[in-house]
Amino acid sequence: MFDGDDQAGESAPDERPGAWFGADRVPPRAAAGPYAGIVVNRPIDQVLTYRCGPRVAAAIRPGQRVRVPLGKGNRLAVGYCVGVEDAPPEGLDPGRLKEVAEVLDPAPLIDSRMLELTRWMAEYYVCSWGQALDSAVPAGVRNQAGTRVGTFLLVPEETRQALKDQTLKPRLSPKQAAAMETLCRATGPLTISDVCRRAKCTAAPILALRRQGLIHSVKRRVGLGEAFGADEGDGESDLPDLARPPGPPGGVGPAKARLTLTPEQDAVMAALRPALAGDGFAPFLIHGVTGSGKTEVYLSAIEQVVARGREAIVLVPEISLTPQTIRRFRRRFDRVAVLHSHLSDVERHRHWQSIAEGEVQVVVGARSAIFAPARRLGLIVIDEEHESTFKQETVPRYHARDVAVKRAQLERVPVLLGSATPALETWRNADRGRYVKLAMASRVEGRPMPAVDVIDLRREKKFTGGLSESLREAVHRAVDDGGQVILLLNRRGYHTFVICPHCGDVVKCHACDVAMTHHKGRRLLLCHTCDAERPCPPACPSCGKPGLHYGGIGTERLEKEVIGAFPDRVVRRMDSDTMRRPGSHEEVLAAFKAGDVQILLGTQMIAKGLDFPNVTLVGVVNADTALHLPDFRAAERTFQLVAQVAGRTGRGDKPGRVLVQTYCPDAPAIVHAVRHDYEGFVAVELPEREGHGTPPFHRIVRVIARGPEESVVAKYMERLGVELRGAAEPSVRILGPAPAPILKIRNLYRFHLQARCPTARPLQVLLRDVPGRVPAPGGVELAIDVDPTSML
Ligand SMILES: Nc1ncnc2c1ncn2[C@@H]1O[C@H](COP(=O)(O)OP(=O)(O)OP(=O)(O)O)[C@@H](O)[C@H]1O
Ligand SMILES: [Zn+2]
Repeated sequence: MFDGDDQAGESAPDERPGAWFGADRVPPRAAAGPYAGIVVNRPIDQVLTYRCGPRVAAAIRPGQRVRVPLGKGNRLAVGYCVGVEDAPPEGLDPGRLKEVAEVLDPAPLIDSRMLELTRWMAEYYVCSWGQALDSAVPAGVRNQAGTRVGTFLLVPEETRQALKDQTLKPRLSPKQAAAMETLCRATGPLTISDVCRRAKCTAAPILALRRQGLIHSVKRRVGLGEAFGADEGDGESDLPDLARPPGPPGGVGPAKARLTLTPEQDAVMAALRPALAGDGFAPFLIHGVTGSGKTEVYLSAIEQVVARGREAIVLVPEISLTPQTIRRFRRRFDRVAVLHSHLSDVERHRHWQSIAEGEVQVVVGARSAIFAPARRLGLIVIDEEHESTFKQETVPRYHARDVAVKRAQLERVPVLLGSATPALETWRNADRGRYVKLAMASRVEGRPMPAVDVIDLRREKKFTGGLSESLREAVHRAVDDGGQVILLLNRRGYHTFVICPHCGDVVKCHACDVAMTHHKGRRLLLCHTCDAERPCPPACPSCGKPGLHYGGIGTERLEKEVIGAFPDRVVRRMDSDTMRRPGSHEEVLAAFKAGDVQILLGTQMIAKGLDFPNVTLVGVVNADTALHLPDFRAAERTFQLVAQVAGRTGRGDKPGRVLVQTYCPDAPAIVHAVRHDYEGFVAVELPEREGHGTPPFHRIVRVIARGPEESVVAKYMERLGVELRGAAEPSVRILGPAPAPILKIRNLYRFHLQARCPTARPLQVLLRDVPGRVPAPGGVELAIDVDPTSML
């Protein structure tokens, strides 16, 4: 609802809310109006109505940004125009309406379909339309990064005519004539200094021409490849991630990169083809085991739509934006835009522009790429659709997969959701016939799935570090045979906790209710929640006695152990501590691919998407890290992680093997991951979920309040809980409020409650209505999370 915005509820009587639903209609303008519907990036629920003066009226269109006076103080705020009408919405007195101050964009930033998509987001995720719009348009586009306002010279038509008639030339000095000629020849706008440089003159003759009215100057915003005097080509910059310069639309890349499809891939393509050739919404779930060749299917599908002159958007988890993935797309298509998180604002703006201008065939990117302004969209693909990184954890808290399905519906195009371990929500949607389910049950070229064995840590004697004896031996054998090894441990740091043996207290972050992790190399204790650091204390912070005990194992400690056990092998660690520098991720993967690294260990970063044929062993050092979290998806996450990392082996000619260390060998998530049995897991997990009233059977909206005073937050949530219970339909169940599993983060105390219902609508209506009636005390913030993925 609001995230640190102190302007909440500021709307004054004069910005009138009204019914603005004709976003894509631009009616003819009458003298009295027009009236614009404006939304702002604030938690203001409604579309506000403003009058347009003649200058604004001439320029304003839906999808443009404007500056409007807001609130009692009439402070200017940036908003989006979502509609223009001749008459104000019924019941509003035109005389009392404020005026739009200024139109900011020369052309609409977003088209009517994006307006519709963001309006849906606002309703679905219980935020304001302006907040949804602001997240859809990258900051680099909003602030027009890479462009600048300059004063440019223009040659009016009369002057050009006079030059043609030869009446003017004799009246000009040689310098003036040279300047004039430069200006007339230029294909783009020139500044005074451009002309000086090219005509090799000073500013004086140019200013003289302007004084005589022979040339005019105008202020304009330029940049982003709009060349400053395009005839000389300066000011031009290439698109860093657009592989090749634009060619004619419709062309596809070299066919040599294409593989002959396996029978299973062929069958999937046959099922997709009518949808790819059609003009309708068609959602598919491609459930293909790891290494079954899903990416090859995406590429073939994209080829079909690109051949029709359409564009495709491919969403992948950020971590999968590896050179390996990108190369596969670039080999097949001429014009690929890659939207990753390291882009500068200027690069992002440039990509947006070239996508909007139809210069791009395929957009590959993480979550926010779903808003790419492709105008002739033909297909959306979501790879690893089960990944929780598709969910945004700030307002608007959207899930890119679900926004993708909505966008596909609005634009009437097919959408492919692909995974070896689909989210249970997706699986159930497919079961209920909302998505067409297509299966690929075997790996390409008849490769077997790797054999998976469990190591029951309860029976391992003398087990102190990360590797049991059996796992250590298996690593030995694998590297001795010339294979490579991946070791997964989903915890970073050296020791994972520090405890006092006298009083039993765990050393916690000062600001968070979280145990600190020992990072030995940096000689620090770190909070993984707020990134606070502090030196290792000499004595227990609670009781003051010395002799703190350091325990638990993270990747840093595992690395030390592995290097000790395999001194003549090259070992590399991949986690967010070692991969801080942009490009370090690629570097390690390239070394691993080249065979220069024999053992790669790390967090979930190494569990996904990698395709290295020489990996013959995967070791899961501790399969239980996520199993006991207070989260209804704990089992699902564990299953996914083990199944995905197991999928990294046996992808070449050599067979692969997986060893899973666990204290819970009988947990269904582990039992079924070991058997590569997704449906077996689902058969156990779904009834559990149904019994507990959790997704995919019930929808959840999580409401979290946080504030500096624990009792104030608690009391507020009690009141909100009472109000919600009073207003809820019978089908809605309210659970809580209760302290959140992590009670304190960054010195803010957190309480939450859940609203559950078999369908989402009653929850959304309830949460849009009620919180406004229970004003939050000062300093307390409320967050509404629809379909939450984090429960902590
Ligand atoms: N038709 C084919 N013929 C030969 N090799 C293929 C074919 N299709 C895919 N491959 C190869 O098989 C390997 C696995 O394919 P791909 O990466 O597409 O699988 P995936 O299902 O996306 O895997 P994961 O879900 O595990 O990431 C790749 O090396 C790919 O080049
Ligand atoms: Zn902290």
